[in-house]
Amino acid sequence: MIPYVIPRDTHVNPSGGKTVPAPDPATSPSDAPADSTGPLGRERAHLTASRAALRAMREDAEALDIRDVTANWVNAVVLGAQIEDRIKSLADLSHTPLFFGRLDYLHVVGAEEAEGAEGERFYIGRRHVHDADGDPMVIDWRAPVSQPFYRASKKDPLGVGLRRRFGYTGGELTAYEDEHLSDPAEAERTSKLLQAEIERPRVGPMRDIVATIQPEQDEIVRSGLSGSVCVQGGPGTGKTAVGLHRVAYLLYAHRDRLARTGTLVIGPNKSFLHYIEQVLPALGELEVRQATVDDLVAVHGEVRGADEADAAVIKGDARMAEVLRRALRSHVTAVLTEPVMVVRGSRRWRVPAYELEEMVGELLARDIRYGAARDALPQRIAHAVLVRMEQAGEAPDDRVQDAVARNPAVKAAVKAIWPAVDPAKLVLRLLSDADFLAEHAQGVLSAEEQKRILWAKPARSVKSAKWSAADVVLLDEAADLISRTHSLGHVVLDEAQDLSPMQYRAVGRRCTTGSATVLGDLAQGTTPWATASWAEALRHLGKPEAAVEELTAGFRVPRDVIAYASRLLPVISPGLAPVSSVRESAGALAVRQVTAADLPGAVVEACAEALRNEGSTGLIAADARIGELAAALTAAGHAYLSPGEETTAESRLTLVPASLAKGLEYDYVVLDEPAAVVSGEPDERTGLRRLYVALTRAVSGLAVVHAAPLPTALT
Ligand SMILES: Nc1ncnc2c1ncn2[C@@H]1O[C@H](COP(=O)(O)OP(=O)(O)OP(=O)(O)O)[C@@H](O)[C@H]1O
Repeated sequence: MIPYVIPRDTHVNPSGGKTVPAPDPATSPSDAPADSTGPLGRERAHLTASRAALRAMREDAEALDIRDVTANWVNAVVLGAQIEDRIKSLADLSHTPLFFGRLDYLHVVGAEEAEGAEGERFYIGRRHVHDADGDPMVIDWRAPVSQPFYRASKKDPLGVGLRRRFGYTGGELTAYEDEHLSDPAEAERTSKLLQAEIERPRVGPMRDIVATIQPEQDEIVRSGLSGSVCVQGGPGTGKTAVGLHRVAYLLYAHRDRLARTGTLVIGPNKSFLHYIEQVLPALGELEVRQATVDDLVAVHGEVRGADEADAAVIKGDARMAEVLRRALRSHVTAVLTEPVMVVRGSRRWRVPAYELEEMVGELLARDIRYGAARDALPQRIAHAVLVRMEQAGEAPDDRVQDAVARNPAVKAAVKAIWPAVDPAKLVLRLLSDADFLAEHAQGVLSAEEQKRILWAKPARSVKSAKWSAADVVLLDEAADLISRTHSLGHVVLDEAQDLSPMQYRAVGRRCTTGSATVLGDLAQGTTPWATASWAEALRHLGKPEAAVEELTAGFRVPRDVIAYASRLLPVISPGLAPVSSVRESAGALAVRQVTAADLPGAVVEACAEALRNEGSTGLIAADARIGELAAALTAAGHAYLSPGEETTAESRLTLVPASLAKGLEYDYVVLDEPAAVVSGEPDERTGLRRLYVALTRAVSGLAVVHAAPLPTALT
């Protein structure tokens, strides 16, 4: 914090006294005042000083001698690793500016407003930096004092006189832009630096948006750890960005708790995870696990088979949870005829069948896992024996109870009454044994539905079973019925609209004691089991109380392109409002029809045209057409990447199967044959949704090249 005095009714400004007009952020380095006495010069001097302070912090960390403070080598190793992490986190990365904003508060934060009171100045950056006296030079963007940088407005300045945004060119501070929030005469205008940031070409992995988080996004980012949030937002509204910044925020605000319980980001596929994996490390968070839903459940079995869409829909239906529950509990023998006889020394102790029945009935009635109940039963039986011993005048202690619980007669009884069940064997039997399935699916699944999920060729063993992705989710449910799945502190679920109810349950049990951030767009649901409403999805996830927020400002897709894609909305998701683009440029939109014979050539030509611009180009096509287009690109001498491979200044063209386009973005998109994208899906609505996803990946321009007629919804 840097104290300074603000005379009343005077604009806060760095030159002390006079109002400095906000220079055009487009100021080039050569135009900028180079001397250190001008405002830009002073800001640069603060940057230099902050860099030096960061270097000193790093040197301090490197110089730490832990020999005297560690009692043993384990302590030394743990502490050493922590220091290593700290040193890493104190690196001054040349391509990420140390601060991107400044707030001049009118008064000392937290103090009463008073005439001539001292104000406070804070520089806002990705991490905290302090000087040798411990005074802050740069404040972490997640700290409470930084919040007005994102939220303050003319209407509600939150005590801030001046908000300054900094512009950088190649790591150099080259421009700044001021808003005098308490000056009623100053007109409100869109930040040029925000516009420049949005327009920046998209080469390489996803970037953080920490300098330009918008107020409605910030509200989601900073919402508390205890509550779950669900965000509905059209393409490019920043859902993924918001989810990742929320993780970074929660880790800052609840570091200890989340370090213990863990955080997880779930995305739709590996290429998407690869695309987003740099964002959290750039924000200084290295410990967050990222996985697909398939990864989460993969411990139970390898996916080597596939389902027809209708079978997968039934297997993904929440009713399967009830079928599994019933099938599992059918292993328990609730009606008993034999007593348990425990021999100890010369005495025999008998627990009669009716008493065992009571114990079993009570355990079944309690909401505990099958395995936990199975572990509790021997202790219950042993306790009944102990009561009898006491009645007979003995004085047994806890050790006797443990010994009785381990008695072979008790073990044999438990094995017979409450046998151990292997989750994989249970699912295997349900999918292979029509009678077993019928017994437990009665009244839950129709006879037709049962027939659809039974394997045509039943596997003979768990090892030889060709599990489908939906089967492995059933294994996960079965495993959780037997023993509780470990819950994390926070889970972010991206592209959530595509999950089946059983998949929501699988994610939900990984945050039963924690909270969730659910991100998605109902119009982009492209699985046959995609959710119809967030209320339903949240119920399956076990978070029915989560608040549903909506983001409507689009940061990716330009106006003309989003308007074109939004023609599909009334068909694919009636009731959803189109995204309103915040981009200044309307975007380049071209729709070209050619003959079938000319199609590959025309597509290659469109790619070549797109590549004449700066930034990345994505050629999106129906999965079935990828081979043909790959050959056409190669024949024309165009090298290309696959989704998930990082675009660089040298390799800027990616060939993207429509099924992997979700969540990704390219400066220019060439879309091949929309009709093929639609017909590549099992039904028309899913096909049109897939097309909507493909049409909304472009940042600057979209060229649609087709031979077959376009889907009518688009024309
Ligand atoms: N406040 C912001 N400032 C600058 N850029 C932003 C902002 N919000 C989002 N963006 C950018 O907009 C683009 C789209 O964001 P993101 O991928 O998070 O959107 P999404 O809603 O997840 O899209 P989709 O539904 O297509 O997956 C990204 O490049 C992101 O960096």
